[in-house]
Amino acid sequence: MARSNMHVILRIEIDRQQVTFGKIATVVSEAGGDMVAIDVIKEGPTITVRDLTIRVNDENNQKQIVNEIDALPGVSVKHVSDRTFLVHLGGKIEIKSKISIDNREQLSQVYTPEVARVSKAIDEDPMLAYNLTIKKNSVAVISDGTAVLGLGKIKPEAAMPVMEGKAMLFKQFANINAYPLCLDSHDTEEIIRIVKALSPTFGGINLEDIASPQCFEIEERLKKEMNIPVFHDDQHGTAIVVLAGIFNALKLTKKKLEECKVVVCGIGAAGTAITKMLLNAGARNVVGVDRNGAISKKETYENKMWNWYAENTNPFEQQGDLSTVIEDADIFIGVSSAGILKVEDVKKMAKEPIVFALANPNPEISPEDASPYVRIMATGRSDYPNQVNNVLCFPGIFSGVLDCRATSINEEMKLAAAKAIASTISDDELNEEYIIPGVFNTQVVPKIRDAVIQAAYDTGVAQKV
Ligand SMILES: NC(=O)C1=CN([C@@H]2O[C@H](COP(=O)(O)OP(=O)(O)OC[C@H]3O[C@@H](n4cnc5c(N)ncnc54)[C@H](O)[C@@H]3O)[C@@H](O)[C@H]2O)C=CC1
Ligand SMILES: CC(=O)C(=O)O
Ligand SMILES: [Mg+2]
Repeated sequence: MARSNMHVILRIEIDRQQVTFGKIATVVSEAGGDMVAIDVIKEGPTITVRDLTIRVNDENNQKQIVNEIDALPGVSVKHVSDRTFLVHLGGKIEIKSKISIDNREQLSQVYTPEVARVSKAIDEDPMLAYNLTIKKNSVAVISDGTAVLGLGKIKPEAAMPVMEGKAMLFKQFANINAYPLCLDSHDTEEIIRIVKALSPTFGGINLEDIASPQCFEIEERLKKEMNIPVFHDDQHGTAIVVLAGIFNALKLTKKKLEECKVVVCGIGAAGTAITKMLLNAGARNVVGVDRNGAISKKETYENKMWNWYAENTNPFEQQGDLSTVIEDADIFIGVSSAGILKVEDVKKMAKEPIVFALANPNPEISPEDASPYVRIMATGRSDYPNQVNNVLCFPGIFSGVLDCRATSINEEMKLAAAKAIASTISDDELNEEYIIPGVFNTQVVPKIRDAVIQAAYDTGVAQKV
């Protein structure tokens, strides 16, 4: 695995008569920590207080280092704080006013009584909400906490840091106001009712980390019953970025998608949407694998989506587990869970294999293990090359749909977004470690936005004239 980015800050009190700082540094280093900063907090004749910032490998390593330092004679650990937790203190986002209220006139304009005239105007023509409220540039990021990253089902409160993070990405990359809304409900009908009731406030709905198969019904129903775009990011955002990466990876291996065998592992929200986009882009031999093995027409499933999947994939009706169906695959796409693809499996793939191991936070196989045997390797993580992550898509796609007031996001718009992402890498730049642009590439959002707006007009879903 790549070097950890986990840092801990220890406030320690040192009695210089009993211990040297060098001794403390040795303990840290011998335990595998990396001391990256030292701040002197208080200096006395014998007692000194310092903050040590230490990069640790993981939570166990952190505990070990804290215990070993605390056990040194003359050292007392006063406080332990984690840099990542510090970043989350008080939440990561806030709402700010665009104008300040400094006198009575301003007060009566932004609030009562003058605001009533604006409300009456919108009441007569609700489309004015796009001009006179935040709706035009606002997206709700809605989760019920049932499939958060690779953590699975967690409490809605616990999903908030992830949704706040998504909101930050919307703001930073596309200047969109995104509101994290975590719902204390797992009832499909109730979630649909709540989201519909929220629609007057927002220009678009980004569903996030809602488990399959409920996510399919929730999104389908909302799309039918609402006139603002609804986008389940884990399905479509992921699928768009995967397709962009596959387009560029295939340019390097000089294989045609139509002729490739693609194994998708984890037929949940992301896996289903990835498969649909691959099929629409021309793939003919996609085999989906979940916990009980390959999905095939030979079986009937309780999960309705899997019955659709069985009908539309796996043309040779392969059965068996991942290790069996991976044989001769040109492409592996994992959106399941950590560590389930083995080196032996990768060795069975066709020549010049492409492996996208996208489970978060830990991939289906580590790049260190897979790289010697694959031509192209991608993960969902930011600490390796080729980060295939839906963050590359959702700011740009929402920027496009909000700008042209699209009523929905259709297949043409999604394909346009995938091609736009792929096109940010020129043929000269394209190489095994650069098949997908980085998150901070400033071309990505405008390219997606322009392509999506064009596709929205071409397909008649843009409302802005
Ligand atoms: N890199 C990226 O941009 C994204 C990555 N992901 C990651 O993909 C994974 C799945 O996400 P979702 O589709 O939203 O979740 P989901 O809960 O809808 O689907 C996960 C599917 O994987 C299957 N699965 C889990 N462990 C498995 C195993 N050992 N073998 C075979 N199948 C297995 C589950 O049965 C389920 O059908 C998560 O780790 C998530 O973090 C999801 C969305 C975006
Ligand atoms: C990236 C993302 O949305 C996920 O892992 O769920
Ligand atoms: Mg997600």
